[in-house]
Amino acid sequence: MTQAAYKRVLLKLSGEALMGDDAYGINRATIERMVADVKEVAQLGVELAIVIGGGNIFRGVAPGAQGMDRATADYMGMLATVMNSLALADAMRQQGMTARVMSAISIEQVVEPYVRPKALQYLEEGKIVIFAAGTGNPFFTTDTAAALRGSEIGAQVVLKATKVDGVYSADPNKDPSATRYSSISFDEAISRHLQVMDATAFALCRDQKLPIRVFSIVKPGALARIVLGEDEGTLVHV
Ligand SMILES: Nc1ncnc2c1ncn2[C@@H]1O[C@H](COP(=O)(O)OP(=O)(O)OP(=O)(O)O)[C@@H](O)[C@H]1O
Ligand SMILES: O=c1ccn([C@@H]2O[C@H](COP(=O)(O)O)[C@@H](O)[C@H]2O)c(=O)[nH]1
Repeated sequence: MTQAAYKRVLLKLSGEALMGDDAYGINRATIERMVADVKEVAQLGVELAIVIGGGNIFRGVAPGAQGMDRATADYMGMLATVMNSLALADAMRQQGMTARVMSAISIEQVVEPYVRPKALQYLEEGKIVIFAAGTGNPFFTTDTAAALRGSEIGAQVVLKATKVDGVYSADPNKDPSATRYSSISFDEAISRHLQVMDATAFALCRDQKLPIRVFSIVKPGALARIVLGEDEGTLVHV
């Protein structure tokens, strides 16, 4: 059997990437392909925890949220991640995997609450744990939730799966002359204000010495290549 480079990872899945080519929402073929990528890695025996963003749903409600109280809008964003988490867990079930959704916001009729020892138990049992509702607090992002949960569960790496294939000198969707880093330190990413992740997430991972690898979820086989130790995307390190 091929040997994985990591025992436990925190995978941050982009909510926006779930839209595929649609304007918002969840594209069926896209979620099935993402889950197939996750399955490939789970079959290597890697313990997998996942945080998923909410941009695909939040984008759809954003015009109506204009002028809203920030904290209220943020709670709506967190609820969007719960919807994505449920969809992801169900798509995993359909592909024969066992996933548990744990929410940072109490909605016990829908999903169980986040309890760290329980999450660790699920991971040790080989179940995939999906952390929903971000950090449970407004004014944060799911990237910060990934840094936080990754630190709490003792993940060896945070894998940020997004629509771009790494960290660039500027947003590659806005600046065609931007160049990709194969690796960059946390301090440099923060001081250069690189917007691929928020500074809170970078700072938390830096302080916990938890590396981040940013890669494209659209690129076939990228997740498996990273887990097998190949150099893919951008490594953000101490
Ligand atoms: N320096 C940069 N390098 C790479 N991408 C960048 C950079 N600056 C900005 N970006 C943008 O950041 C985006 C990825 O981060 P973003 O938080 O927006 O998405 P996500 O976390 O993947 O989505 P979601 O919030 O739905 O989970 C990229 O699509 C890219 O356009
Ligand atoms: O800890 C958190 C996480 C998220 N939010 C809100 O949810 C949306 C969607 O998350 P993304 O990371 O952008 O995908 C985010 O814009 C926040 O409004 C939050 O408040 N706290």
